[in-house]
Amino acid sequence: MSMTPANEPTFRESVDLMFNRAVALMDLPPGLEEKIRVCNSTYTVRFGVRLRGQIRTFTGYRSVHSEHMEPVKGGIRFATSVNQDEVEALAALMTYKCALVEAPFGGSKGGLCIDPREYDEHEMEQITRRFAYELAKRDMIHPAQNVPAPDMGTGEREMAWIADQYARMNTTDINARACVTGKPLNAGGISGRVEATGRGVQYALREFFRSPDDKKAANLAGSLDGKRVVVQGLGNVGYHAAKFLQSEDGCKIIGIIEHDGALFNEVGLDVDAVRDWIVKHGGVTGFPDAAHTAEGASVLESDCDILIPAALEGVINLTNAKNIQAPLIIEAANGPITAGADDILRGKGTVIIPDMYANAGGVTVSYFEWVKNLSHIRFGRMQRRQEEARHQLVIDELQRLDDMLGDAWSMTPDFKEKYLRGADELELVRSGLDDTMRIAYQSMREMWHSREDVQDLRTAAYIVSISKVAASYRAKGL
Ligand SMILES: NC(=O)c1ccc[n+]([C@@H]2O[C@H](COP(=O)([O-])OP(=O)(O)OC[C@H]3O[C@@H](n4cnc5c(N)ncnc54)[C@H](O)[C@@H]3O)[C@@H](O)[C@H]2O)c1
Repeated sequence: MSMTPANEPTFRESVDLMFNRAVALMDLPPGLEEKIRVCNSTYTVRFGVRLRGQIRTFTGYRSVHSEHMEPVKGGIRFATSVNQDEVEALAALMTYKCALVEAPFGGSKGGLCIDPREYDEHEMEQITRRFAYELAKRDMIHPAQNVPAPDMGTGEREMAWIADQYARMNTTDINARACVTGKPLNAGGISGRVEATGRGVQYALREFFRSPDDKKAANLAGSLDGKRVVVQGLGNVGYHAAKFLQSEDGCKIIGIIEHDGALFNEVGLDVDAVRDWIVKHGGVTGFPDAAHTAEGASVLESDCDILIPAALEGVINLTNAKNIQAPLIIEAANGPITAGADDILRGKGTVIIPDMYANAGGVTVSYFEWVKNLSHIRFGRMQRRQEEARHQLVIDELQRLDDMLGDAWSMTPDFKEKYLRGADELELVRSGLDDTMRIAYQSMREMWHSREDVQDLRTAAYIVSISKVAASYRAKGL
């Protein structure tokens, strides 16, 4: 749901304004700027599903922003607020994001207007399969042309249904599994994909904190240890980011904002306990050991070191930008800061780590999953021989544990094999993600610090990514 007030540009217009700010500092051939900015196509579909004895009509979209590389890539969102403007803005961000982290895809995005909480699992499967059918029959789900992934309101479950629907429609396509990413492990997924976007946010912050100059720009010092963090949205991205920052980097999560209000505790909130509470009670209301306010958005304005919006677009806008106290904002969500708010925050000296970089962990690991599906070989298997000696140590260690625990815990050969395979793949995925986030950060940062006229990370990120898209068009033609 876009929170952008009516007197501000729409989400797509906001993305365009930020794009324009960057291209004004670039020297692109006439016409190419416009070609890159515009969204190539948006398909709208309305379809009916018979549910509880009645036909219900649903509206969905799949937007393709840029095909300078194919397949195009981007998530599918399930939310009541999905509309064409939002899907096109998100597709554009996918183009720039993929270019920035060098995932070889064009940009796309999809959405279905639906409140998933209104339907049971069986109904959701019917609706998702029908939407997938409508997109797949027009090649808008296809391993070589358009590869969706999870976004708000969707996850592994929906991706598995989509993959299966595509496979049923294309029984001779040996690469069918690569038609969508974010699948469960037992349906062609990859270890570490569920956590990937949140993990990427953690790696991005770690890289930021490695640079004394960048910390200084945000008036911050020291390491992540002890930093006071406020997170908005404890869904897939927000939960994993908050959990890893708390458990592995020593951050204190002092505020958590959810759809039904916010929790605040200066001493720090237990992220897993809050998540469990949400799963059980549907929201944060009633969670013990914290102050609760029904005015969740007010907690965005709290005194903290790092603010992580990880829910909706447009939440930091002209109405609250001047009150934001955090010196560092990392955009885990797509488009949480409107163009107008971005101006105000930059004016105040707030450092913003932009969405197209901050949440690129998802598409990065999706790329690994797609490659794994196309190669038809277990990720990491090639390295197996070199790693064998090290694996033997793990087997020995497991055997020792098995002997020690005796009947209390029995290690089957299957478990042993799975354990090893998981460890293998996860390690590779994590190091690939870490590398990607470090390299992309350095490319943005170099642009930020080496040019007088580039005064923020977002403009730097746009310039780096637009240059790559432009180079791609120059090389292959339009
Ligand atoms: N899932 C991914 O891999 C991925 C990748 C890149 C970017 N993103 C972006 O991250 C953001 C979150 O996506 P997600 O996959 O975590 O979604 P999600 O559906 O898993 O979680 C969203 C969370 O936000 C909460 N929320 C809803 N309305 C709210 C409100 N008004 N205030 C506070 N919280 C509210 C929901 O209750 C939920 O917990 C989106 O902008 C999405 O586009 C997601």
